[in-house]
Amino acid sequence: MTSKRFYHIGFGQDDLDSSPPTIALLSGDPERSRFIAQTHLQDVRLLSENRGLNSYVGYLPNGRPILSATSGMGAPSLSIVVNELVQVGIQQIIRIGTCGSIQPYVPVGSIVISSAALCRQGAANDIAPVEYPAAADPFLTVALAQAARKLQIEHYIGITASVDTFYEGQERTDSANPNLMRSLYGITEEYQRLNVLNYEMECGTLFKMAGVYQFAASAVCGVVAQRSVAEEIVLSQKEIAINNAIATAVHAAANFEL
Ligand SMILES: O=P(O)(O)O[C@H]1O[C@H](CO)[C@@H](O)[C@H]1O
Ligand SMILES: O=c1cc[nH]c(=O)[nH]1
Repeated sequence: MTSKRFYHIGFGQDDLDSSPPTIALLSGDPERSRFIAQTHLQDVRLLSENRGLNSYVGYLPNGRPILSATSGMGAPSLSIVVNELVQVGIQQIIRIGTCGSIQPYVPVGSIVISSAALCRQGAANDIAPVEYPAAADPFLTVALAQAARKLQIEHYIGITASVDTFYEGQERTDSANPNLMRSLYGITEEYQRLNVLNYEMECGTLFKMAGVYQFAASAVCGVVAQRSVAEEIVLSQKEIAINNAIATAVHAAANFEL
């Protein structure tokens, strides 16, 4: 009997080898998924490019099978991809993302490892009550922290704000919307005082899904904007930030005890 090919991710269990991966690296950007597969994995095979949700299967240098997959941007897209990845047998997910720091001591180029998320995301409310904790897997999170320490990558561990919009939800005023709602003015400063480290758009829903579906999730994001200074992405530092996040995740995935 053949297993089904999932509608969005475009592959199924039959497309994987006899010892299929249980761990996935999940990037928002399909180019990042491709780059990870091409530069960090061995014996790589493209599984699908359906809807730009590029997925690759390959092996870490220690022989561990692994997926490099794409979530797309935002929690609704991530929720679909993660649901289907779990159905093909994935049990550990490391999100490799980009983010904007909101603490002055977290510079562009460094990485943030999320221990938990302040989840201000609509998709998550379809999965669990709003009060449900959005917590990263402690073991995967420690593996990420140990990897960053080993690789001497500047890293910060703490709470991430996961929101649904890049502009309004992250209090950007340099945007097409001339009418940022009153409720959002000052939210970044409030989060700073609450010791939130960064803004991004997927972790909170990923962590809640992990709690409900019973898989292990973690996240490492390269800092590409420093919101205590400016709203813009610092393009000159983007590559280093992403490479730091990728190196940390790949090292953790190889050394994490399954
Ligand atoms: O770089 P990725 O993984 O897409 O992550 C961040 O970048 C996108 C916004 O620019 C959002 O998806 C946000 O979470
Ligand atoms: O500022 C930023 C940078 C990347 N991704 C975000 O969601 N926000």
